[in-house]
Amino acid sequence: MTVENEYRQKSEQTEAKSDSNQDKKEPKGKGTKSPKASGNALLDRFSNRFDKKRVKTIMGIAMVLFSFFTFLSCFSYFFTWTADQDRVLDVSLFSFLFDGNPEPVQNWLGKFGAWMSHLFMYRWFGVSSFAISFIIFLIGFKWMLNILLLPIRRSIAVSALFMVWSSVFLGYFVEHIDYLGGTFGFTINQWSRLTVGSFGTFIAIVALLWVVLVVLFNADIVAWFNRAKGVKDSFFEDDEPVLATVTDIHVVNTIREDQIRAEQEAAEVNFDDEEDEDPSYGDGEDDSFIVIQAGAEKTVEEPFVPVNQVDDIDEDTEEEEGDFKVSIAATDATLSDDEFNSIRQEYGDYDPTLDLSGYMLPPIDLLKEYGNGQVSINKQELEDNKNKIVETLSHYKIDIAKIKATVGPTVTLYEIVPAPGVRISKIKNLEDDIALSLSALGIRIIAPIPGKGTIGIEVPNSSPDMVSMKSLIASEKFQNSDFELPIVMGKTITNETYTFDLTKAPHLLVAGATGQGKSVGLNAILVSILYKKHPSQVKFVLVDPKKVELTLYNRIERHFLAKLPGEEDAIITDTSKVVATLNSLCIEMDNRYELLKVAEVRTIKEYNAKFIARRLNPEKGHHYLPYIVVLIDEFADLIMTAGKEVEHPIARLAQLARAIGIHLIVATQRPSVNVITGMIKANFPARIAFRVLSKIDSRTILDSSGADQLIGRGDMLISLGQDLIRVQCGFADTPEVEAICKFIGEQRAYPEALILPEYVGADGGDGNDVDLDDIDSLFADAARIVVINNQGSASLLQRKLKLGYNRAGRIVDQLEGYGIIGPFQGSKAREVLFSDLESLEEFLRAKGIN
Ligand SMILES: Nc1ncnc2c1ncn2[C@@H]1O[C@H](COP(=O)(O)OP(=O)(O)OP(=O)(O)O)[C@@H](O)[C@H]1O
Repeated sequence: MTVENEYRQKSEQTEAKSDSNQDKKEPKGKGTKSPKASGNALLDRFSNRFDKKRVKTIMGIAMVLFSFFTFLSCFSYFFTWTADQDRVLDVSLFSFLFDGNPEPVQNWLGKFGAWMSHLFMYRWFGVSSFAISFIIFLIGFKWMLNILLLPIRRSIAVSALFMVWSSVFLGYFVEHIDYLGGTFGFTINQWSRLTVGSFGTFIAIVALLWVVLVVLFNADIVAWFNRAKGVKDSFFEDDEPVLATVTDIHVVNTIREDQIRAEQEAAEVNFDDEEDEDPSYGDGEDDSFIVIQAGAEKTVEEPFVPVNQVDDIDEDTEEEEGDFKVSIAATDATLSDDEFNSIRQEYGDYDPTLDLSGYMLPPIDLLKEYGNGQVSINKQELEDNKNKIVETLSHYKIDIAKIKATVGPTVTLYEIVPAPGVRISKIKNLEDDIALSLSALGIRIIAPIPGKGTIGIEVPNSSPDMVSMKSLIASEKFQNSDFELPIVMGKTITNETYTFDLTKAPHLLVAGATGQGKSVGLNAILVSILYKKHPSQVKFVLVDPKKVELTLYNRIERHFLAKLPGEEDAIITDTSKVVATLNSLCIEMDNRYELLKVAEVRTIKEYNAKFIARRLNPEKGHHYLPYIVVLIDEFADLIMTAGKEVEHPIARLAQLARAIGIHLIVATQRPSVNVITGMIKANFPARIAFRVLSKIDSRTILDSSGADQLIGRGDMLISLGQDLIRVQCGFADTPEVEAICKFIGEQRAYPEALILPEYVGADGGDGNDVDLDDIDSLFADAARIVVINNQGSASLLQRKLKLGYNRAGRIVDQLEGYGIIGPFQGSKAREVLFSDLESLEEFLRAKGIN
């Protein structure tokens, strides 16, 4: 948020607050009990009868009547001014009303009407003076019925500025005073023509309109201009950009409705019906090749529904029962309902995108199309594979009741229903034999397919199709998704677009041997977010020890990246900086938890919703919290060089950061147990595996084999909990990612990247000098007790191990030194940093402690 906008939003809130405070204070002075009248009983009773509320109602009625009166008389002025003007010109109201002339005036509302309309239309602002009637009506109506039709202060500001401007504008076109611009408009123009000439005056009037628009609506002319011209030229043929709903705030989505693609139907081939003429399975002309077209286009109705409606909230009513007033003190953190209602009515919802209003999501044309977008398979290949599967199984005396094939972009799934009595494990064991008979790599047997009661054999297609990122981003499913952090990864073997919400994942472990598509996969994740989110909603922390993979994203530093204070580059390539950044994120996490606690909410989503609804006061440190996605490439490299120093904060973040919107994506080439430790695994429920080299690696990452049987080039297995899904990753090449970053980078940006909290490392001298070489003989037992009880206190160790206080205290220091428990936190118990015994044992073993 720019300082300007923050200041503006804050001052708006203070103004509104002080207003509502004034409202509350007013009755004291004016009326309920006049101290002045204490000596005079009659006056006292009188003032009691006419308390503030009644006076307000009466004045409201008078004002509404007066507004109608002025409106009608001014309207009548258009028809009667010529007849009445001689009589009202240069006469005061009093002398006109009592001039004793019996001849009636022509104005529909008599002499008073004629004089008032002359005042408004001739002597003041011309036709623009209707704005005065409008303002009087608005205030009168509020006072009369206590119903707020429009926010009053804002309406006054808008009406007054437009009244002045339109009076000057209309006055430009008249040669003598009349009702177009009134005396005001005419005089200003006359003076201005003498001073800067006719042309100069016109330019000044146009400039004045701009100023008015900027003052009132913070109009961003450049963005309008860009939207109207630049984007239209390059990306649109004829349509306007669509306003996409991204949870609760607006972003301009440049992807048009006709660019959104409906889901492709999976191509299914049922071998039992092969005698039937299946129209989707060859058309008789060229039977060797079948092309299965995309499913019928579904028209997408209203994919985006802009939401920015401020709910109609009843204005707070002042509860005044006689002299008795009850006021409830507002709690410290949250605004009282009164304040909240009045602020919300005056200013509407807080809009975090305001700093970069007019920001446009990248257009789809920046991505390229790969493959032909259609599922095609050689009919002969399908037949052959099916025959080979049946034959191989028959060698082992396994009969098949039914077989069906589903053709995906890279893999065909053969689903078989074995004859009754066949043991599933028997088929599962034949994986290698089937692979041999099909002479194909990457065969995977899923026995049984969850929820289907069939056995699946995945066989790679001889000519796999590429899945382009373009088709995924343009997919109906992704464009219409209302996830907080939507990710579109690729297509499943049934040709469905695979999307998921990173906030639900909530941390992701990505592994794959070199050259199998990991970097492309990470780009797919980042690109998904860039195609859906505004810079105010999400920030990336990018760690790239290889120094080359993520440098492209430097261009979007001031839009989407976060960095440590004083750092030059936002993309972190140095291990020592990684440690500082991760610890800084831990501080950010703690700060955010503190904010959530004060706001009495449990998640970042609730917090932001509350902030947007202006229920949290920015003056008390509240601010809109963007999601932070931390992407660490080559995690193995980090663990090798920094070990515990990185493992520690990672474990903390993984355990605790999900609720406050920090999500980790950790990628590694080597998924071995000393890189992906038990502690990390336990906290990364979502895993993505590209092809790995051994079954053991596959087990480490997925807890099951399978990743070793993938075929590479973006073929991957995703597990977001239980099910393992095979997906062909979407492909976007480096130049495309570069073009996206360039498009974003060229738009208006924040002054700098998001600055993370400052972290002073251990070498900053925190005085924690425990001798870790000389550990207590009961250290390992103490660590187990602490983890089992999830409580890191010396008294617990004293009780359980029957120790004296000093020894227990020393062990606690050592536990902290080894990163098993967190630092001293005053009255609160120390945090235990291991969630289960298994990971602790692994840690102790690695350290040679037992
Ligand atoms: N989804 C995909 N579709 C088609 N081809 C792909 C896909 N993903 C990767 N490839 C091919 O594989 C090559 C290597 O991919 P990538 O650079 O992502 O590998 P990597 O796993 O990151 O390797 P490293 O760990 O060495 O960086 C790419 O240049 C591309 O040709």
